[in-house]
Amino acid sequence: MTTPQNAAVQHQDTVIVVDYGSDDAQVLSRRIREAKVYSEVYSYTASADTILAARPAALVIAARSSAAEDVAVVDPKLLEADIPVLAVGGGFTAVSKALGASVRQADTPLAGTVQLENIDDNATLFSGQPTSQDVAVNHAHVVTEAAAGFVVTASHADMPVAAAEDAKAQVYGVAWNPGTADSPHGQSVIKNFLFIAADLAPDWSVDLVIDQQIAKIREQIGDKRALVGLSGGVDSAVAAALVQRAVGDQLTAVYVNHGLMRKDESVEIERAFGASTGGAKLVMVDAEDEFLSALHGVSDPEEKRKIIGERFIRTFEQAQADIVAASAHDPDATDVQFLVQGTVYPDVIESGDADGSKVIKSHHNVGGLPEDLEFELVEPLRQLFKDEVREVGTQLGLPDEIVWRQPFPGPGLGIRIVGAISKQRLDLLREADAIVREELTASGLDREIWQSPVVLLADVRSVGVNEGGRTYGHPVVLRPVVSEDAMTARFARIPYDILDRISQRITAEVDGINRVVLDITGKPPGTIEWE
Ligand SMILES: Nc1ncnc2c1ncn2[C@@H]1O[C@H](COP(=O)(O)OP(=O)(O)OP(=O)(O)O)[C@@H](O)[C@H]1O
Repeated sequence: MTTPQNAAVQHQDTVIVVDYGSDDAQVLSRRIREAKVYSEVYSYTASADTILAARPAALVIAARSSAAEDVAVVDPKLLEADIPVLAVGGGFTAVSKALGASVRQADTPLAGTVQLENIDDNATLFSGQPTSQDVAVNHAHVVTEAAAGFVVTASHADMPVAAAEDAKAQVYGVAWNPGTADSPHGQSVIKNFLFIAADLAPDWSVDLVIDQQIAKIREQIGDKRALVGLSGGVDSAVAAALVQRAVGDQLTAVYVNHGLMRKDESVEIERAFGASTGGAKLVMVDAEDEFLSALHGVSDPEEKRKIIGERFIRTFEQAQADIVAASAHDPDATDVQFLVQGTVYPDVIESGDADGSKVIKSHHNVGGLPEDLEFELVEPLRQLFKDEVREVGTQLGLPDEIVWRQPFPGPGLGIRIVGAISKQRLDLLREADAIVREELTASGLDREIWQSPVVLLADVRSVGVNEGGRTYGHPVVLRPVVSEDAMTARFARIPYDILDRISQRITAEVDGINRVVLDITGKPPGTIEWE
């Protein structure tokens, strides 16, 4: 039998979110899982046959609706398969049109929050909810007359049919996105669909994933050995902890200290990972000197990344060769055949692999591992969203400092120094960065802030005064951002008194930095990192 691409257990009830180019599919899938029903995202480019062959227990249809494009065309096969369907946002217009409703372009595209006043609380989706609700809309087409068989369950001056359902055909729809916090009753709409309309049971959980993955990893690895590159980040640490739980000492973790990490980070990683996994095999490779001499005098960001990437590969290969050589005379030693990667579900969706329509490739990002390593990949987090990865990490006993660590780029501080990299410049940046982290942690802002790079403008100097004397030092830029997924970001609104403390401490405590500036650019147009 065919099962959804990532479903760990056959016959597990899976709700497939079919995405016609909307921005909402991932968030909807996450919300469904929050309601304890397993969910996956398939692109509309997968055929209706492929989607139905995965035997979804229900479908959610999301679509983009823009004035520049026609309404998305939904394959009627999906609507006639005797599977409950929830159509949301632009997906509601698309499904309505496919079923014969009258649809036209809105006079002006609807975007933002709309207040609905006459929601029918007898309707399946709105049972137990207020008749007046704020909802988040973003579409350029409206349904003016529902398709035959549908009951209109909400309407609005700008959206004549704002929600409708046909219980007999098992098709339910809302013209808004119930997945966002801007639709305060959205989760309740989703739950009513799952538990009343589709009659599913809330029986999926992250605990289940841990047990399933451990069994799966044991089966995959057998008696062979596996390696994992530990970056200090949450994904590789959780993947490593899961595999270590499954196969114990058959896994060796390799951590490369490239000298571009933050203050005390290498020792913290060694301590935190070692202690929380009950002593997983961990090889610490100190390659600081090699990295710094390879980077000597290089200031072009692309060149820096390239050098760091290549050196990383070489170092990792050497570590692998050393591990194999160390057991050359052990008759019981098995092949080092597997490489563990912390690929997470958004990576899978974004690389187009989610519906199995593409050949599965290894996941490469910054600090990516060699492409030609002759390994089979073990990717135990492939089905998990980031917040679920964190939950797995916590359940496996990893400490908060790993589980809640802010994203940190593979090339580390190497791309947070604008200009050439040297040990002395790295030390300056490390001190400033440590102060920022300390102050943000002390003020309880860690979890609100997605990431807070500190950037050293190493080739820039500015005049300052200190204790009556003139200084000529470097500026640092603070770049705190809030984000959901790093695709877009806003600068974090850090209270002035905290910024003031950070600025005073850096200029007083870090000799060589005499100016602190704040980056208030959003993404877009800026990126989070400077290089
Ligand atoms: N310093 C390092 N030592 C060993 N392995 C590393 C190191 N840096 C990166 N890696 C490996 O390369 C992979 C990709 O690196 P990258 O920094 O892009 O990770 P990521 O996708 O953000 O995941 P993570 O949350 O694990 O950092 C990591 O998951 C890890 O396996």
